[in-house]
Amino acid sequence: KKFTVGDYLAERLAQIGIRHHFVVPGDYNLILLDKLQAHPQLTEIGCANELNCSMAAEGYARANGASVCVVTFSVGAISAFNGTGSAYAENLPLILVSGGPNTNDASQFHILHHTLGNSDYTYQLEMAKKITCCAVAIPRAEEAPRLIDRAIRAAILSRKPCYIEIPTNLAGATCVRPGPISAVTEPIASDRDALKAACAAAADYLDGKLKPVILVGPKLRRAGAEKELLKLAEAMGCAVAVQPAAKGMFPEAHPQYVGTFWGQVSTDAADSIVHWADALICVGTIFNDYSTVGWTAVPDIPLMAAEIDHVTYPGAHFSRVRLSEFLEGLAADVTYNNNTMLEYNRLRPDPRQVHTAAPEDALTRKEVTRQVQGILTSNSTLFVETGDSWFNGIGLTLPAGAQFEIEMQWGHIGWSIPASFGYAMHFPTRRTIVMVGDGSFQVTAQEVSQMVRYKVPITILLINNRGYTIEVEIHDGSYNKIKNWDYALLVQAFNSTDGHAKGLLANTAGELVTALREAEEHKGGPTLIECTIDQDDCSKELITWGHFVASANARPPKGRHD
Ligand SMILES: Cc1ncc(Cn2nnc(CCOP(=O)(O)OP(=O)(O)O)c2C)c(N)n1
Ligand SMILES: [Mg+2]
Repeated sequence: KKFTVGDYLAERLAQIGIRHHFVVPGDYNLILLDKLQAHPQLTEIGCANELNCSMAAEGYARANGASVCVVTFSVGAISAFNGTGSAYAENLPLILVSGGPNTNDASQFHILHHTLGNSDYTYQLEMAKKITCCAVAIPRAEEAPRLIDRAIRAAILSRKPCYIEIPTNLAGATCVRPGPISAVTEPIASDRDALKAACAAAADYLDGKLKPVILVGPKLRRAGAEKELLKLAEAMGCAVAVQPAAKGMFPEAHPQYVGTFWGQVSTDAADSIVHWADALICVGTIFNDYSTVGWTAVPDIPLMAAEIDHVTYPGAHFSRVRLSEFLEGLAADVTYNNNTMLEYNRLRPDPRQVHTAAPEDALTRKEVTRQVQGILTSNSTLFVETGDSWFNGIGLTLPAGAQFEIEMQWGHIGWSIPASFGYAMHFPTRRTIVMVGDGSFQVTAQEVSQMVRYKVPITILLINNRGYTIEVEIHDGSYNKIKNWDYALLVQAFNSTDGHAKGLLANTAGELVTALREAEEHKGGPTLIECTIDQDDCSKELITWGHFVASANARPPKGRHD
């Protein structure tokens, strides 16, 4: 049996641990899809459209480490660029594969379908170069091994997406079999001298500090360094706060956990201890306008920044120092200093009294959140969507083992539906729960039909506050109103004869209790629970945060004379 370019790609994908490939077919990629489907370790997962396909791959990469999205040229890839952008912003190695025109067409100046209508088909590769760490187009079969290996290796090493374009007449062309996968996956270790120097100098630097705090950012998990961070934290004994996008990356049951540092909308007084510190060890952090509450919460104390492949702090920079090795090395060199934990234990807020609504009470945001808290277990993964769901989710406490997924850098509304679907395809036995607003749900609702088709037991809490409330709090206008849907009935429409899905409606606290119990028992597919709340029923944090983000957006342009 002939070994082809498509087989080469399939083998490499399987060798890096991918077991599901997310696809939307198109005549430029059909032969390629045949080759991928023929691989014994790959299972093809069809999606309703390429935006959702790329977001499903983004979610799968959160669970699996790497993922692949296979689309057709131009009409497919340009939609998939959005999930690819998310993977770039969220530091996930998503491999975007697009079918491409037959290699004979360009030189004959042929006009082809799905293209812009001229004979220059290079625009897609050029666009892909901007949103990936490596973009390649295979010009002839002989170059496929080199280019495919280069793109996949780049994605794995940098935790960024890559792009591979395979012409429709090359997928089935003869190709050599791949060499050892270590040539693609072998990580780049730290430079020994730089690592030694960095750990010793950083330990010295911290010795000179009275009150250091560790702040965990979202790139910690992407760098695979959570274990080593725990070691460093316990070697120091200091307070450990997380950024909102890093929730769940440090165990919340740990005695040194002090909550989410998010400026004025921090939890558990984390901002007090961060501001009390005289040095902040920032591990994989991202200080953007959203995580700094419109630039009002940029720490003004000396920062040590430990990144995926370098370390900097006042007076020092060390290149080629891998995050996990640096944290491990520093844990061995650093002096124990628990001053910030001693102080934090004096200012730790008392547990909040949470009001339990009566069963007949109209449902409120607070009651929805209280009930979600009640169903979280070590086997739960909570996806929170852009919107007030961010704030509702950040305020929850994760039991040991529970996971949390958020897309705060890219912030594409609708991400949570396909992303949780992709995630659950890798973790079918985890209890995946989604908190999503009505506006976001309307962007990618079709993927619920794939959850039905693949019998994925996801619980979707659709918080229906009749519109784009997060936008209302930033800046209101007619555009924040949307057409209301009958969401429970929509799920019935996807469900049709399958019977794998449940669409429920909860208007009161009691109805939500019943619906969540039904969802818990329903293992054979998704359960969507539409939770109706008042359109002005939003978190106080959203109002505060929205106010400062709006004023950050409103900063006047710097004129010549200011
Ligand atoms: C793809 C994309 N398009 C537009 C936006 C801007 N945006 N951000 N949040 C929203 C509204 C979210 O509304 P919902 O999901 O209902 O959430 P709530 O805030 O809970 O009402 C928009 C329209 C966005 N974040 N992503
Ligand atoms: Mg809404």
